[in-house]
Amino acid sequence: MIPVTPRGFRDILPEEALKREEITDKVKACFSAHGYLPVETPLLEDRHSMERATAVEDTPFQMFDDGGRLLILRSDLTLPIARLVATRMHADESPVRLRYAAPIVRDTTVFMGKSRQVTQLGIELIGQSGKKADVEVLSLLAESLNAAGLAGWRIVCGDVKLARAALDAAGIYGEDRTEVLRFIHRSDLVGLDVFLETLGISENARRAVSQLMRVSGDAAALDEATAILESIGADTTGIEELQVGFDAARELGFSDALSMDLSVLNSFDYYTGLVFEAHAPGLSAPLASGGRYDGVLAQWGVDAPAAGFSISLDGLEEAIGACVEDRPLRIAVPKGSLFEESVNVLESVGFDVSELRNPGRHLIIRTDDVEYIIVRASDAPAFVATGGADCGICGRDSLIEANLDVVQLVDLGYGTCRFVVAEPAEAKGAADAAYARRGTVRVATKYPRITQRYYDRIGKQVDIITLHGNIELGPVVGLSDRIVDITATGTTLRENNLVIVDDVMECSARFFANPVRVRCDARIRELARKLAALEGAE
Ligand SMILES: Nc1ncnc2c1ncn2[C@@H]1O[C@H](COP(=O)(O)OP(=O)(O)OP(=O)(O)O)[C@@H](O)[C@H]1O
Ligand SMILES: O=P(O)(O)OC[C@H]1O[C@H](OP(=O)(O)OP(=O)(O)O)[C@H](O)[C@@H]1O
Repeated sequence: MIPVTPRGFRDILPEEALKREEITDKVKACFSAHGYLPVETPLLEDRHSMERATAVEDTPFQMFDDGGRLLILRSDLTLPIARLVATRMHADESPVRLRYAAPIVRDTTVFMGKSRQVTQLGIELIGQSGKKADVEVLSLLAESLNAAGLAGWRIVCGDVKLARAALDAAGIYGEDRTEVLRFIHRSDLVGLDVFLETLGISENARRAVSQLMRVSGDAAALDEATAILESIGADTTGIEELQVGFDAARELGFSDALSMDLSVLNSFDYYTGLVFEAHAPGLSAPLASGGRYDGVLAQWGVDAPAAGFSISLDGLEEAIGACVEDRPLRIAVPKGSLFEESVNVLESVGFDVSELRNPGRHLIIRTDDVEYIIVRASDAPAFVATGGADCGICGRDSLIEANLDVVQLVDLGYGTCRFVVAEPAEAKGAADAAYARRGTVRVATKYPRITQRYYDRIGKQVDIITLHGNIELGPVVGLSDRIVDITATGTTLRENNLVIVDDVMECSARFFANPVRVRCDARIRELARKLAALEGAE
């Protein structure tokens, strides 16, 4: 069948388009009332020009123009507007207030059945720094969500300065720092802890960085963050910026809707101070995001501070129409080999698991406080990332393979196994000889992403043959040179006469959550805290 629209794109018919127009008009009117002027930028940008400010990774579409220049379809509007202001306006003389309503196209990893094209409604305040500017941007976000007619929204703040100060004080620089930030951006707090263990830093510094990224809550959590920073003599400037945000929220009457979470650093690496996300009940991805990005215009030769945010019109539309009810916490519980221990840990933290232990053919088990959905371990990340469950449990391997946006909170310490590269004992050396001849190694696996990452790390080209079980057969019958697979007791390898050539990674069960729910629903953090306190968990 010939698709009606390109995959990931859709038409919007008049009835819906009218609704979107109505929402857009309300938000635009709100921006205009605060002196923001409209601006438009091209659909395409010169990749090289955008990369002056930040790494461009988030764009699935790029092309060459007739002059051989590499162009990208814009994946955000902040950078194009920063470029426009730096090259065409005079933000260093007086603040420039700009607004936009325009489509962008997103990366495939956030695709998951959603449209790749999103219309963003946003503002940029360029040429003004300090408390006044931060408050203007934050309160305008709150005001525009109200103006759109959305109820129950929340804003969650973080501050990039806090993470930077902690990393400075801990002495984490260079590649180690890049790696730490990568873990934080991927919301892999478990992986972060494991990586911190490998660094030659003091126990105190390691604990401070780890704990800081887990600070969340209302204004009272600022004291916790301050104490952590002071314990390693780190600069606390970012705390004042967050305090200003909380003070403004109190004055403007939205303090109940404001909280902080220091793992919110936003996905771009150009933010320099206060950062924030807005969430709406019923949505599984942030509705809006923004923050301060003071260094960006300097990349085009203009030294001007800047801050802004963008709201997803598609998100607003979905949230306004969503039917939201208070429901029990929904947990994705893996069936299979992780099931029994998962049920045990849930019981240990006080949940009623009597029916869950013997579910029969029921896939959902309801108690007063929780709803368990029973899923394949490898499907748990998809259920959680799309909001089908609030949080869940699965092995580290399933999280890597799914590669979805979830927050990894606790290493539960069970379901431990190793991922290894193995080959037939009698064919020792054959894979290396084949590699020398072909320039690539053939590997059978159920875990293509883990395998690719391993071969990227060791710098060898690999042809991956994805199987769904009995992987060990691959090299035995000549389908592949080697396998990458799980080994626990070693029995399967031994009985099939395979020997381990290298270790790929250690694996155990992890507790993880939807990135929006974890920031809006205190029950998830509370559950994470209890799970982390159990013996065996880390
Ligand atoms: N010996 C083992 N074999 C398989 N998985 C193990 C083993 N030890 C621990 N695990 C962990 O248990 C998880 C679930 O394994 P299980 O065998 O239940 O499911 P699966 O059949 O491998 O995968 P799925 O049904 O989700 O496709 C694995 O992803 C891994 O993290
Ligand atoms: O070291 P061992 O204790 O022998 O465990 C390792 C085996 O367990 C897993 O298979 P699983 O039972 O999940 O079946 P699969 O081959 O269908 O994935 C894995 O793929 C190995 O085959």
